[in-house]
Amino acid sequence: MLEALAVWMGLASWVQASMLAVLIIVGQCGIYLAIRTGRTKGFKDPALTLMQMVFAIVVLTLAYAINPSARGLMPMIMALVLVFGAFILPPARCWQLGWLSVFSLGIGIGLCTWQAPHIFEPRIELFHFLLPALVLPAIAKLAAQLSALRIKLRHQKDALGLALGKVHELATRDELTGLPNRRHFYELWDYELQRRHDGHTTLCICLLDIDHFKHINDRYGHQVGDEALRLFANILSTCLRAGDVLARWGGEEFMLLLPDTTPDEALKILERMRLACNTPVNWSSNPTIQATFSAGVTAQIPREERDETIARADAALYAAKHQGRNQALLR
Ligand SMILES: Nc1nc2c(ncn2[C@@H]2O[C@H](COP(=O)(O)OP(=O)(O)OP(=O)(O)O)[C@@H](O)[C@H]2O)c(=O)[nH]1
Repeated sequence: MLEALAVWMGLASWVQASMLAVLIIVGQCGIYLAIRTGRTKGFKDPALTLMQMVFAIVVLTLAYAINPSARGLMPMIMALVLVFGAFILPPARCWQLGWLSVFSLGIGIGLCTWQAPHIFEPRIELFHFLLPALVLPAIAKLAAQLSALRIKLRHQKDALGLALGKVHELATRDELTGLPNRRHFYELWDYELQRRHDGHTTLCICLLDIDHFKHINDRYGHQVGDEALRLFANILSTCLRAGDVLARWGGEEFMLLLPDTTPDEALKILERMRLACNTPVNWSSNPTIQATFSAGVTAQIPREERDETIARADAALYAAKHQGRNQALLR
């Protein structure tokens, strides 16, 4: 557009301006097609920013040569091109582009002065070169600093994301078993209640407690006790269906949330778990360790407070313990 204006105002030759326009159109279309057809997808910079900027610097140098009257504009536009680097290029590239623009302009001005000294008067051209030679690297430096700042901010954002992920993990998971902790269990329970607001399906919870766990700790040590807890959590997890939630309730107690499950189905699931726990090697790398668990099962009555449901499961567990352990009772 500027070229057309320059030709219209008699400031540039239309032949040279047309050649430059063809070069710009061909170059831009080539870059656009490469991007649109996905050929640059695998590239580190799929938008070909660096190539576009180098192309712009070369075109501006040519524009300097064919627009003697408006040539003072070209270094200004080059400065604008350099600023774009701050948003996408690494700092070193911003610097390199700064020096490339000085080099390109230097060569362009040198050739113009040599070929047409009557149009490009050497003393004036020296000034035309010296000012951009100072300003363009300064702008490139600024772009490099902005780019470094952008990269630093991105790293900080990534680190913050990781830290938030870790905090979320710590806040929702039990460190020993990797299962959801009690707090997260409540969240998942709430979520389940919101999801099934029709109130027609049955939701069961089961409180599980390993029998005589204290003996394992006392006899084999706390570390083996920890290992047994981890393995116990693994065994139970293999018996879960999609949507079931197993959480560590605390100590050697675990809580199961079984959505869309009747009490009879819950008892069947617990029986499956009981059988899965029957192999001694399941419990520890020490095959002599064997244990069972007791469980209290209950269905949540629609609109019932969670604490009431839990209290019923707890009472059922208490009864299971008192009736000889290694069993699940329903309340
Ligand atoms: N290794 C280990 N032991 C734990 C952990 N949390 C709780 N315990 C132990 O679990 C044991 C629980 O003992 P009790 O409450 O007497 O229950 P129990 O021995 O399982 O007996 P019943 O529940 O009546 O069958 C205690 O010895 C606790 O120290 C843990 O994270 N790791």
